[in-house]
Amino acid sequence: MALYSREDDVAIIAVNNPPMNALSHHVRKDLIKFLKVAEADENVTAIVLCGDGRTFPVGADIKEFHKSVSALGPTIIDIVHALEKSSKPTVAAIHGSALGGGLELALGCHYRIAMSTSKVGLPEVKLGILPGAGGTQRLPRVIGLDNAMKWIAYGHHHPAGVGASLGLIDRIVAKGGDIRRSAILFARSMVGKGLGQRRLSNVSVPDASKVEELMAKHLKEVGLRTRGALAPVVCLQVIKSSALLSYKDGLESERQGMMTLLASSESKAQIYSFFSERQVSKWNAPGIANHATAKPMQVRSIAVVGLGTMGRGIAISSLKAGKKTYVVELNSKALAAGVKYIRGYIETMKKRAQISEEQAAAMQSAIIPVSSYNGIANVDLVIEAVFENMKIKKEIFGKLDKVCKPSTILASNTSTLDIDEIASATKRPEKVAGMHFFAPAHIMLLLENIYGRKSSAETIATIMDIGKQMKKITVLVGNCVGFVGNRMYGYYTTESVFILEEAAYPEQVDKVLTDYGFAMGRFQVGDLSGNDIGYKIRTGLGITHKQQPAGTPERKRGVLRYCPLGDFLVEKGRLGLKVGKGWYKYEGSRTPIPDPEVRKIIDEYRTRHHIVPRDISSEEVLQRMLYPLINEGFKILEEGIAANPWDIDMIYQYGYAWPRHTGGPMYYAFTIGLPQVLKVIEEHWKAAGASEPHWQPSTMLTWLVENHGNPDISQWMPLMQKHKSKT
Ligand SMILES: CC(C)(COP(=O)(O)OP(=O)(O)OC[C@H]1O[C@@H](n2cnc3c(N)ncnc32)[C@H](O)[C@@H]1OP(=O)(O)O)[C@@H](O)C(=O)NCCC(=O)NCCSC(=O)CC(=O)CCCCCCCCCCCCC(=O)O
Ligand SMILES: NC(=O)C1=CN([C@@H]2O[C@H](COP(=O)(O)OP(=O)(O)OC[C@H]3O[C@@H](n4cnc5c(N)ncnc54)[C@H](O)[C@@H]3O)[C@@H](O)[C@H]2O)C=CC1
Repeated sequence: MALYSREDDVAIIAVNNPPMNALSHHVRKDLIKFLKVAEADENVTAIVLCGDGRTFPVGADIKEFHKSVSALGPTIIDIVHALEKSSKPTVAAIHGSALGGGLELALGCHYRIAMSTSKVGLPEVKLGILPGAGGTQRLPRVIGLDNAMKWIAYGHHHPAGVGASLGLIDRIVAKGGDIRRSAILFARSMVGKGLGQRRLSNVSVPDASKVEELMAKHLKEVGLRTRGALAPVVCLQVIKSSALLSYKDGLESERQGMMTLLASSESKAQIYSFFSERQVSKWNAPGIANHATAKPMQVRSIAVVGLGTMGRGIAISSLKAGKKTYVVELNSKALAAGVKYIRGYIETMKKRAQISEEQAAAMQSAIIPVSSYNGIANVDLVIEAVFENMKIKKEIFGKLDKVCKPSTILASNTSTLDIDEIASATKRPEKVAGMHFFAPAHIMLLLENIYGRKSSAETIATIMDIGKQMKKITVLVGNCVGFVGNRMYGYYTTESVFILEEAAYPEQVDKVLTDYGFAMGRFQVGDLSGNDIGYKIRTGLGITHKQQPAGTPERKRGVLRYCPLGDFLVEKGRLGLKVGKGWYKYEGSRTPIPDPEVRKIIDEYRTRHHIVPRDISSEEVLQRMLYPLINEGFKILEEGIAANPWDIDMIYQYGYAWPRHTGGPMYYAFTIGLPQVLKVIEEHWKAAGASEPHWQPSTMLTWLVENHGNPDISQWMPLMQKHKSKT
């Protein structure tokens, strides 16, 4: 609802719809009603619009989208026009955030004042839509086309100070000031000043003459940054109309653009992503605990053991979260190198103004270098990040168990190893868990937390809470080889080399993936992270080309199909970007260049095995890359390793850069239709049989299709649970 009050001659209309003052239908009804009351009251000379509680309205009510109520009048644009038409000065008093429809309301007001700490923006593009309440037409009239294109096509939130420098905010109220009081005084001072040019629909776009040039520039940029997404392009096209058409016709163009986007699968996927991102924090470890009941332990200090690629990033994340951070290497040279890196990185963040001087100083003084486990006896949480080797990890956990106080939680950053086996090296398995960060750990937003068979409710709650304190998208999963992310990814890489064998070169496979929306294809990613990583894993499994006794068929490992092309590359020193050659060559830059030498390796291999390369469609490449991964996702759900499909989707969006506008692998399967996905998987399974077990259809997928066709993704788990409880 909204509340109406008077302070002498100024009417105050305050949106009151916790937690975020979203502009739900009942709020919109109140706003129009109270604007009429204020307009009719001759004792009112000015009107202040504000938000109660945490914030100014942050936009339309996203829960209403794709429901008929979202279009029910009064709409946000009706309110924008009522605010603008008012004969009395209307002032938006912004604290917290004014986003989306919230900022559009503020753009309907004649004036805007804001707390210095507040944020403003039109982030609708991140929901796969556009600012549909006049924002595409009104923002360019204030901050110019160039800025409006940037703001709307990327949807960032901007500090109010930036808004003020562009003329969007008329006055800034310093931190600690009273925004409502300031707005009342400001509104009163504007009475009788004339509102003509303050009504944005009356003014023209300042840099309209540059429209074609700006359009070309921004279309090129969004093409690169938000590959394959429709909304940024439609946003730009609609903003363009603000420079070419009348306000009224521009609004019609905005309405049509909105209709196109609302009907797209992209907006549904983005809205799903918005809620999924929040849903994952409501974790559940069946039979052990859930977010509502379990209480985290207070963690004041964290020790990071191993300061290689991962440990350094984890230590920086710990310092950023304000923790006293012990950094451990047994070898003094390695310790010094790790500490130097961490200290240098903090200074770089300071130079780039990503943190303040005080924060940098606090982080520097919270680093405690240690070269023996005894030095970390009293820490609250240890995160181990040493080599991926079970024997070494068990040894370390055994020692930590002896040294650390009984309440210390011991976590491993292993990317594949069995958490229960690691826990078995201690006498405190209830205090052991996995915290799988992604490289680089201080940049990547994903944290995949793993609970073991014996992890306690408190341990799980604590690692989830630490993820939140580190500002990570933290997803809880069960224990299995590779957990969720890497277990699924394994089949993506397996199938990719089979495609090379049969039909395509790396750049052709990668192009299909980047056209789909990935920033990089599978082979470019391989080169970036190092082809030796996969090679080490295959070596651990004893399956690389080099490890086979003479006479072993190159393309078989037991009954399983195998392709050694990745092994050949590593054995020829083509480790990837770090050495300037891998699946591609790199000539002094990070740009991958298709390499005739790689083609030669593939061609010779094909000739040796009498493989005649065939034409392959982009559709087949995409299906073969994505469907085995999706199939494995269903197996993971079936086994209870992930509690919900959106947990998997968030892991993929934030850990593997899966294009957000398709929702993630599981949501993408729903968009395609489960029957169609299953049909393709079954065809491959029939053709390949037991030699390619990743095509064996998941029982859950098969059951869902046979019994429910393509049920809504929110229903997959409830339907399965109901079915299981009956059988
Ligand atoms: C604001 C935030 C940055 C705060 O973050 P944080 O503090 O981290 O809190 P959260 O955990 O994110 O949020 C807490 C809680 O609030 C929920 N929530 C947040 N925002 C919204 C919202 N806008 N709606 C609903 N619920 C919201 C959130 O889910 C949490 O709850 P929980 O899930 O239960 O835990 C951050 O919250 C944030 O970024 N919020 C979103 C901001 C945003 O994206 N705003 C834009 C919204 S879209 C918009 O405004 C669209 C418009 O421009 C208006 C156009 C209206 C068009 C409607 C369709 C009409 C169809 C036209 C038909 C025409 C017919 C014809 O004429 O032909
Ligand atoms: N590199 C990556 O992309 C990712 C790696 N991981 C996992 O993180 C862990 C670490 O991997 P990286 O950082 O890549 O390895 P790394 O080889 O870069 O670093 C390992 C570090 O551990 C140190 N170390 C070894 N034994 C030690 C001991 N007993 N005590 C203290 N320090 C010791 C080494 O000196 C080295 O600095 C592995 O389990 C790996 O699987 C997880 C996610 C991503």
